[in-house]
Amino acid sequence: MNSATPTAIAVEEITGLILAGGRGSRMGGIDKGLQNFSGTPLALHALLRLQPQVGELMINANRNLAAYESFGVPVWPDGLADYAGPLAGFLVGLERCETPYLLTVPCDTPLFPPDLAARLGEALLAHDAEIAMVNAPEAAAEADGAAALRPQPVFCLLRAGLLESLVRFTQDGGRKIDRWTAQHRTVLVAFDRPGDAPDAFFNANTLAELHALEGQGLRR
Ligand SMILES: Nc1nc2c(ncn2[C@@H]2O[C@H](COP(=O)(O)OP(=O)(O)OP(=O)(O)O)[C@@H](O)[C@H]2O)c(=O)[nH]1
Ligand SMILES: [Mg+2]
Repeated sequence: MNSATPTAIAVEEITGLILAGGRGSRMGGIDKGLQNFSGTPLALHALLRLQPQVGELMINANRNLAAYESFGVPVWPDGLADYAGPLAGFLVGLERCETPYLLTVPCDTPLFPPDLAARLGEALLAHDAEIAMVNAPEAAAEADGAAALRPQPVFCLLRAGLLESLVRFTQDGGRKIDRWTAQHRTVLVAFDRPGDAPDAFFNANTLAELHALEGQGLRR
């Protein structure tokens, strides 16, 4: 690598996308992104956490669009019909992205790290990858105290040029994120350094999990 090769992606080159387009079935069908986390709607909480890490922001939601619009950034519903899954959010995000990179973050993982974009960006450049995906510790630690790592496909830094590929993949009926990312140079980025919060990627699928996460957030 010569000395002129950049090792970091500039904040302004990244658009952050909050994924809030799901059905929330495990929460009884309520709109997850609008549920309060310590007094702030989850989607707004994610937006504020991502704001210092990116240049532009947008939200992907399929219900209660006016409520999401009140958070002050563009809101885009899925173009694919019938809750096709988070890849539908990736698709509309890439369609609307005007920067060279898109960073996706789900609305239901409020403790994600403040250096998420920086570390995914560094790894993407270092490996000359098209996609950088989070690899995060599982909730249950192994006997030796180390937690196994598991990919978190909804936390992805993508090159915006992947739009054409995703259009093709979804037009052919593809719906699984990891099936699509497997077609591209993808680097998994481990968030298990000393000092990394072990629960940074815990997400809330039920209201009970959401309340437990609120407790974890308060103890930080
Ligand atoms: N755009 C879009 N996003 C989705 C869709 N389904 C899930 N997501 C998002 O993907 C992320 C992870 O999904 P889940 O944790 O399964 O959330 P969910 O689908 O709302 O909840 P369940 O219905 O309980 O599975 C969340 O940020 C969701 O908002 C969808 O059909 N369209
Ligand atoms: Mg789901």
